[in-house]
Amino acid sequence: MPAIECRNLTKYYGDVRGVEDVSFTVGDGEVFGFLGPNGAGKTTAIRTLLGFLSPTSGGGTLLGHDATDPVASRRARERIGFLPGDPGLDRDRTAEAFLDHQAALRGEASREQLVDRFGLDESRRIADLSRGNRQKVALVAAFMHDPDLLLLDEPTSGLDPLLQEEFASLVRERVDDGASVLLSSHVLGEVAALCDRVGVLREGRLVAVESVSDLRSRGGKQVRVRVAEDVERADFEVRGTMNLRVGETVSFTWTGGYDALIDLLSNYTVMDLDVVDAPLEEAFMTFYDGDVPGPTGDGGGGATRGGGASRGAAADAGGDAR
Ligand SMILES: Nc1ncnc2c1ncn2[C@@H]1O[C@H](COP(=O)(O)OP(=O)(O)OP(=O)(O)O)[C@@H](O)[C@H]1O
Repeated sequence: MPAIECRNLTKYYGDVRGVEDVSFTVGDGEVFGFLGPNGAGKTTAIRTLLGFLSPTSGGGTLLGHDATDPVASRRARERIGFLPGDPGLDRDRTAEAFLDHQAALRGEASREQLVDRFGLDESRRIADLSRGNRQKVALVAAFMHDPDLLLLDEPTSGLDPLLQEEFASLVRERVDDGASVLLSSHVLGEVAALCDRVGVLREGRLVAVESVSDLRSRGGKQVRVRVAEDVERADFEVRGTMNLRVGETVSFTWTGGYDALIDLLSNYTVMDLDVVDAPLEEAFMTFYDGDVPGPTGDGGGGATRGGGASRGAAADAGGDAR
C-alpha cells in the first residue's frame, strides 16, 4: 500500500485554481518532494489530501484512508505528522500548553527528546517566540508522536542553517525507522538533498515527476577547458554543448557521452580541464522555462491568481492538526 495516493486531484477556490488534475503516489518509506514557486499549489494539494479542504474533483488516500471521508481522514491523521506552511499557533498559549494539547490528540513518545534536540524553551508564550522558535514548536508537534507519514509544508522556513541540518537529519532518521514523507519547498537544494523523487508543480499542475538521480544524470556535465591553441566559438558549437562561453578558458554544459567529449577535445592541446556534474538547476530549466527556483528567487512562474482572492478566504477546517 502506498503511503499516499493522489488521483486526479482538482481544487478550485471559487474560480481560482488551486491544483488541477494532480496524480502521484508516494511509496512506503519514500521521501517525495513537491517543488514549485509560490502559488504553484503545493499547500492546496497537501491540505486537500489531509481532508482540511474538500476537493472539487478527484481524491486520494493517506495510509490507505480516503481523504474525502471525514472519519477515515481523522483516523489517518492520528498516524500522520503535519507541519503547516503557516502554523497558526495560538499566540496566547505557552509552547508547553500547545504541545500538551497536541499530545492529547496523538501522543508524545518523542516529545522530550525533540524539545532537547531543538533547544526549545516550552515555558515561553508563543507570541513571545521568534519565527524560527515558533517553527521549532510546530516541528516538535509534527514529529513527537513518531508518525508513519509526515506531510511537511515548507518545513525549514525560518530555521537557521544549523537547525536546517538538524531537521534534515531528523527526517532521515525517521525514514530509516520506516516513515514516509511528502515535503514541499521552493528551494531546489533542500528537495534534492532529502528526496528520492520530486514532483514539479507549476500553475496548479504537476508538470513532471522524476527521481533526483535521473535529474542529476540528465543535468549533464559542466566542462571548463583551457587549450594551447586559439579557439573559434564555432569549433565548440556542436551537438551536446549548451551554455557555451569562449574566453581565456572555454566553458560549457556537455549533454553527450564521454567519448564524444574526448573526441571534441582531442583537436586541441589541453592545458587544463575540469569536468563536474552540472548544477541540478540546469535540469530544472526545462520545467521552469528558465525561471529556476532557488534560494535567491522563488521562480515566480506562479499560478494564476484570481482577482482579489485571499488565502484566508476559504473556510479551512485545519483545526486539530495545527
Ligand atoms: N484560501 C484561498 N482562497 C483563494 N485562493 C487561494 C487560497 N489558498 C490558495 N489560493 C490560491 O491557490 C493557488 C495555489 O496556492 P497554494 O498556496 O496552494 O500554493 P503554494 O505552492 O503552496 O504556494 P506558497 O509556496 O506561496 O505557499 C494560488 O493561486 C493561491 O492564490
